[in-house]
Amino acid sequence: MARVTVLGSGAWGTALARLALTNGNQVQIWSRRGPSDLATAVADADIVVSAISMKGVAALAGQLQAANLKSSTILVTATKGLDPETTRTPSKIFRDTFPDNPIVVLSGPNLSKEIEAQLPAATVVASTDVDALTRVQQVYASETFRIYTSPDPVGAELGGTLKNVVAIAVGVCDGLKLGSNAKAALITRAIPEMLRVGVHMGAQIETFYGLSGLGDLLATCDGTLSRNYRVGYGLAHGKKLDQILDELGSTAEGVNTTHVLIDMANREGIPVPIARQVHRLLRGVITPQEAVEGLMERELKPEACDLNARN
Ligand SMILES: NC(=O)C1=CN([C@@H]2O[C@H](COP(=O)(O)OP(=O)(O)OC[C@H]3O[C@@H](n4cnc5c(N)ncnc54)[C@H](OP(=O)(O)O)[C@@H]3O)[C@@H](O)[C@H]2O)C=CC1
Ligand SMILES: O=C(CO)COP(=O)(O)O
Repeated sequence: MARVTVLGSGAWGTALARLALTNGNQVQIWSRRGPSDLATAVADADIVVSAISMKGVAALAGQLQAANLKSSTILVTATKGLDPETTRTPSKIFRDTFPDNPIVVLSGPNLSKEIEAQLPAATVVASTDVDALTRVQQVYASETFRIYTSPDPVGAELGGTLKNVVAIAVGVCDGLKLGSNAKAALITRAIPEMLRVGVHMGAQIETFYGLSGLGDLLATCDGTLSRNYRVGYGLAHGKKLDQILDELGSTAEGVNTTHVLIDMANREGIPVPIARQVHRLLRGVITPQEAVEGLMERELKPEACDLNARN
């Protein structure tokens, strides 16, 4: 049994709290709008699980620091995004803020509605701290939630983060009714793009072929349970981005991730053609049809690609 505090009472925080509770752990949820103050909520926790949107992570890390989080507390991050100011992943933000705490990433094909319905699912917990990995695995593993471990936290969270950009593109593809061939090509060609960014940011390539990479890419590109997919689908139907996000009423991290990713790709010369079309589409400078043309009309090239290629 562990004392677990989940930060964030959105769809994913609630599901992660319920999973830990069902396994017999002592669980509380903290939310910025809730009655409990952060310092009290984390004071006795063995494990703090952060499941808030990316836009709040850097500030939350600062608040946790001010709350004097114990150095033995395991920090688990379940957010899938990149910091707009620094391009850091959440685990990097927590690592920089809490150099002595064990940091664990939890990421996988985990659409919260299916988890809440107790359908079978698997995920990855990733850390360089083996004891922390074992502890988090024990807290979450159940008959319906299978937990694998990985030594590559950055790779695990980048898989979950970058696939959101692809899910927007696939939503456009389905919204335009471009067919199964187009969708397969899009998802497959997104993989080297994700790998290039991953390698640049220090991830291990094999992690992208596991649950937190390919697994999450497939789950999120499968259809309307994904909010990022719904963003693309709505754009293909001529809706404005603001209207789509209003209707979603919850987080679609792929929008922010696309902007951060393109800033980084421009700075570092990383070729990301699919993300680039998504970026233009999100900014409203091209139509969905023009995004498709932009991808199809590029120069012809071999399939095998250099993961260290620069523009
Ligand atoms: N839902 C899913 O299936 C999965 C989601 N994720 C990831 O988990 C993260 C959260 O997603 P999800 O729960 O679905 O999103 P929701 O939109 O349902 O909830 C977002 C949560 O983040 C909180 N939040 C937002 N901004 C801040 C801030 N500035 N400071 C503190 N808290 C903040 C919200 O608080 P408030 O309610 O007060 O606004 C809310 O609790 C995302 O990165 C997502 O990609 C990962 C796997 C699965
Ligand atoms: O990350 C997720 C599933 O693993 C959730 O995807 P969406 O944020 O697109 O709904």
